[in-house]
Amino acid sequence: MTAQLIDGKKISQQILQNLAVRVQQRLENQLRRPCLAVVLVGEDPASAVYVRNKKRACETIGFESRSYELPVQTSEAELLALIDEMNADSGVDGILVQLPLPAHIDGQQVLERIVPHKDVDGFHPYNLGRLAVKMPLMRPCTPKGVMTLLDAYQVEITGKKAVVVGASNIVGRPQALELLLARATVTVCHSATQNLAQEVAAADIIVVGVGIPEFVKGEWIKPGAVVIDVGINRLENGQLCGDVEFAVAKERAAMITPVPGGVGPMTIATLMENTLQAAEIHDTQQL
Ligand SMILES: Nc1nc(=O)c2c([nH]1)NC[C@@H]1CN(c3ccc(C(=O)N[C@@H](CCC(=O)O)C(=O)O)cc3)C=[N+]21
Ligand SMILES: [Mg+2]
Repeated sequence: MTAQLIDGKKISQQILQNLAVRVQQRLENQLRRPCLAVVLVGEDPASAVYVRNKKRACETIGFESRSYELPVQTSEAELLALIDEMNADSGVDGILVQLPLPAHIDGQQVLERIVPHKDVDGFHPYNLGRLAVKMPLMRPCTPKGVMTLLDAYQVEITGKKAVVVGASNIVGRPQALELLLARATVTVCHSATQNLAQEVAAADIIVVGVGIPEFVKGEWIKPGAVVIDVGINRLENGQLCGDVEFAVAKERAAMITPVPGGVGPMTIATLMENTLQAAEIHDTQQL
């Protein structure tokens, strides 16, 4: 059996087209274009590419975007002051501070400074807490994008055994909360997990986000499982590869996401969805 490929590129384009229509409807109704502010500190080349892609997505669908490219020596106080300004600016709907930040800046302090209704990444503890108590507001983009993909491919979640490999604040933990909200039986595996292979082998749905090329072996996958690979690793030869041993896994899985073209484009499309949601909150609250 060879798995069906889950086409994140295609689904993300459908989402963006839908958002573009909704922007036009806003304009017809005398509402503003949604505005996303993106902050990049320093000159990490990968971050610069991601930030450019986010700005391009904004242009494609008619969002306004503002970008702040700050020198690497920017102090935490300066960054916090910029966030205070954007929090207070009624022209800004969503604020995204690109991670990772330079080592001299406390990233958690910065994320917590963003007012929760402009936190389009969904990384503020308020938003993670809302998800934990089954009342999500802004939902972290990558895990929400994964749920959109599962829905688009009509993958049944309720009552299924889902295994999340990786317990990071931006992927694994919120992914586990999303799957739990959808009523899966959820297991979270991390670096202290014993018998990882056995845990993965029990899963109907596997989501992997650890940042290690081909960390999850194809042989571990239960035949017929659905495999979602959140990893994006650039190899020495310049190729991108995921956290799952794709060539082997695709011969066992029922469905699998490729890298690239799987979860990555969904993260950006979901960021745009969250920015429109933030604009809609601002419409009603006059914030
Ligand atoms: N505050 C913050 N929010 C983020 O959402 C955030 C971040 N910081 N820091 C970095 C990570 C990474 N990330 C990606 C988004 C899209 C692709 C993407 O579109 N990937 C393409 C390939 C892109 C390529 O060729 O490199 C794909 O998988 O097909 C990848 C990675 C968002 N991140
Ligand atoms: Mg991908």
